[in-house]
Amino acid sequence: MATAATTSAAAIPTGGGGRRQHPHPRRLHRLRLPAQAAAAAAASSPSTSSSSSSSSTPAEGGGRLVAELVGAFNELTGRMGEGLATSSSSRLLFRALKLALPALRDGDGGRALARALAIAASLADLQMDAEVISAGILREALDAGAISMRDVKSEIGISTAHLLHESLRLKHAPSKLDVLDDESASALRKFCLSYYDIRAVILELALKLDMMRHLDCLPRYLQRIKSLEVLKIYAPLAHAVGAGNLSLELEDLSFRYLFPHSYDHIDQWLRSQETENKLLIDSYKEQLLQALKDDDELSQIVQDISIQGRYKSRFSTMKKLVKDGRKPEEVNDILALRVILEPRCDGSSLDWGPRACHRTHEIIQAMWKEVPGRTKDYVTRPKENGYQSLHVAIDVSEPGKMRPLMEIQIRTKEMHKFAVGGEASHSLYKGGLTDPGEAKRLKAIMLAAAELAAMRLRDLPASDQGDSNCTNRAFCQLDKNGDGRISIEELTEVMEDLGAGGKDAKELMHLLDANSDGSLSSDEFEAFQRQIELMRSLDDKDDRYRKILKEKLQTIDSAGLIQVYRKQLGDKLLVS
Ligand SMILES: Nc1nc2c(ncn2[C@@H]2O[C@H](COP(=O)(O)OP(=O)(O)OP(=O)(O)O)[C@@H](O)[C@H]2O)c(=O)[nH]1
Ligand SMILES: Nc1ncnc2c1ncn2[C@@H]1O[C@H](COP(=O)(O)OP(=O)(O)OP(=O)(O)O)[C@@H](O)[C@H]1O
Ligand SMILES: [Ca+2]
Ligand SMILES: [Ca+2]
Repeated sequence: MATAATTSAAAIPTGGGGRRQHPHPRRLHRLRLPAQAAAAAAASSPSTSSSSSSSSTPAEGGGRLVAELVGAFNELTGRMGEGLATSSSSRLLFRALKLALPALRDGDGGRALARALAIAASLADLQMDAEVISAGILREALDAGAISMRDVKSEIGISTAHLLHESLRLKHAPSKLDVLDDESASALRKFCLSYYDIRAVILELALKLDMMRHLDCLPRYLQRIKSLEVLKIYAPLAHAVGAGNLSLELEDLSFRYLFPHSYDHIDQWLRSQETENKLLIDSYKEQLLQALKDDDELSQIVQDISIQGRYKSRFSTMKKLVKDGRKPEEVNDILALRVILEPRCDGSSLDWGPRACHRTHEIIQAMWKEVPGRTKDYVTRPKENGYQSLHVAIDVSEPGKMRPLMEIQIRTKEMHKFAVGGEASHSLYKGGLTDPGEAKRLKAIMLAAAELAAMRLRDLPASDQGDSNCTNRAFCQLDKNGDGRISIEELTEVMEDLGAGGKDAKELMHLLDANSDGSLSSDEFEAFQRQIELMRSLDDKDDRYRKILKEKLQTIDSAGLIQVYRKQLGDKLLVS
């Protein structure tokens, strides 16, 4: 099924410039420098400004590249799910990083590499396979013309090239629309879901998320065009493919740029109580879980209980306000819990589900104040679309402390599955896909694509390069012959791939080879990895401080010191 969504190899264009052959090692912006290499570089190079590329030592350039490669590889494999970071996946990811790093290191003032790695991290967090993550890294280099599709085909593999080809076709899809009205946006969403490899759609979504997170750099009119596109097409698309959190972030970011004043209004209101309310949600969740587990009747009829909590998003709150002119404090699902019960199968044909839901309701009534008239029992009387769940609202205010109501949804695992993926699915309910047949087809495509990816990336037998029981993935990628040591030849090979020379490899070996036996043991390599980790964490802190400073400067700017003065002056004029 998914093969219908992919194209033949012959159709893949080889556009973009040819790959630079071993570019001269130059300084990498944002590159994390291992401490020893940093010390060596500092000793030999008095200038540390980023424009001093010509004064950087070979060890600095080469050492930094290997450090960046290993650091990025470790971070991404760490974020990937246990089952996903297999040895063939590791090899693929390592090759993609090796191809992309030298191509991206100087692009867009150093931003290109950071962007590629951020996109890869989002894809790893979404539990995408190594092929999608690799395509995310390579897409940036392809867009910049630093590598070509032919490079991807020959150095990474045909299926990653296919995926990239799909994602490039998808990139241009919205520009085919003349008018971005609801109807054409919905048609485009359906088109994307039924025609393209679903993994290319997810890659596109991760790219959009990164774009939205950095929209400040664009002029105002472009911010609005991009936000509208994201709100109409990509956020619902993310919802439809089950990437709920990504969809919420895309919606909130678009909302912020499209309607800054209403966004600020809602944001301030939600933010003013966010920390307290999130703690409250956690505490109610714990109390309820304990009470349900302690109940004898419930224990007899259910085998598992789980509770999810959520604080409502900015955009979803805004929609409630405009729907019927409610005030924020009248939105009754700002604080929300959902109880999911798994009834026991005792061999009889009795369905314990409805009783379990009602017993849970009774326990809640005994614990907290239920708001009369707000209870909806879709368990006894399902909605027309088949949706089943029991909803109650409870009053969590305390004397002198008014709070929004808390919604609690109670359902069985089966009812939940139907609400998420069936004909009453949340995608249909909110995602703008109105045709149940479409949703079923989408699910089938997703499953088939995931199966194909798993087949391609399935671990080869243990004899394959002997790294199937490898404990340090990065070490195994560098130790090509699997003899348990990284030789100078192995280090030279990877450094040459990264664009640095053999001399750099010798100097790096000299720095890291603590017992001077001419090769790196796994212990010596682990010491190097610890230094990389340390430098990366320092770098992240730097980034965080830079961001806080930028936000502070912006607040002053947008609150407008001039406006503050003007208001004070205005007040004075009124008084006199
Ligand atoms: N997946 C799915 N969820 C639904 C459906 N209907 C309701 N829900 C969920 O239940 C919540 C509350 O729905 P109702 O109890 O019907 O309340 P309502 O009248 O829409 O309530 P408010 O508009 O929140 O005042 C919604 O916010 C959804 O989270 C449905 O058909 N499918
Ligand atoms: N009571 C709840 N407990 C836990 N999660 C919930 C609850 N209600 C909704 N969610 C989840 O929160 C996410 C965001 O949903 P959102 O608040 O935007 O919509 P909604 O509450 O389902 O619909 P509506 O805006 O119509 O009330 C979705 O994944 C949804 O399933
Ligand atoms: Ca709701
Ligand atoms: Ca070796």
